[in-house]
Amino acid sequence: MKDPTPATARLHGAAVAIETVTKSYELRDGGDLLALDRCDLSITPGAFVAIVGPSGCGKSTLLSLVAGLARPSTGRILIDGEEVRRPHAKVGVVFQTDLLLYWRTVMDNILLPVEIKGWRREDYLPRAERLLEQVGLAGFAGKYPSELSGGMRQRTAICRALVQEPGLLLMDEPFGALDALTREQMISDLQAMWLSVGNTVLFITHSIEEAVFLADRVLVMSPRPGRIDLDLTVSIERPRSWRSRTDQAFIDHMSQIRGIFEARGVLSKE
Ligand SMILES: Nc1ncnc2c1ncn2[C@@H]1O[C@H](COP(=O)(O)OP(=O)(O)OP(=O)(O)O)[C@@H](O)[C@H]1O
Repeated sequence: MKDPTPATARLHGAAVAIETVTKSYELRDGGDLLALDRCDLSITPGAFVAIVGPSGCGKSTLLSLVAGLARPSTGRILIDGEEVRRPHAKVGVVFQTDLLLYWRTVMDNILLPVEIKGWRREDYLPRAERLLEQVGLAGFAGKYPSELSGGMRQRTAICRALVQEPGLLLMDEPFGALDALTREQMISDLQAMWLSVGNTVLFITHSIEEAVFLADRVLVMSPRPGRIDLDLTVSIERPRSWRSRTDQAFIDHMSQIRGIFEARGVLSKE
């Protein structure tokens, strides 16, 4: 078994290609619901891409297809040139709720994917310890989820997603359930972690500001059936700080995205 990459070493970010992907769901009454309509997207290795869009536009659907948790109705998705047909070893996922197992300690939760894959726990323990240190949870390895705050639990979930060295990290509203202050801290910690880890991130959020702060590219989706309405490059210098919010480029990007939502009637102009 190869040595796991140290948490401080940069991983190879995976390339993602989404090729004319459509997804319909069969409804119980017999009809079909078109959730995604001909989405095309190509993500370069190591990019941080955020997706914003109105509720129900198909963001989570798109993420679940990339994660291999569901199959597209038409089109295909490739990770590093390989078609996604099932959950992929190169992919880690973080959801809005942490989904930690309450009867397992922090460390046992983080090492769960390693156990499931039948890999040797000892090989990944040093990496898990370094990840914990990196997210400010050194010393919490033996705690149970009930002994942690919401932010600490979500940090644990991020470590669990990163322990298997995924080239692609999928994040579905990961900070949506956190209070505003914890959320601000988590956003800036995520940027620091991504800058040091170097993997590709696909990040779903309802927050235009969060998307512009974190991403190299912000994709704006239309109301359902979801299509990519705008693909915006954000070239604000990194590391970004909360002071970056007052940069003219930051303000312009926010207005441009808002403008799309206003034109679509998702946000009011007032
Ligand atoms: N398994 C399913 N069966 C039927 N319809 C579904 C299923 N999953 C999602 N949908 C529908 O597909 C559409 C897109 O849902 P999805 O959860 O992807 O949207 P979303 O943009 O992530 O929404 P939100 O921002 O509210 O989480 C919605 O109309 C939803 O009701």
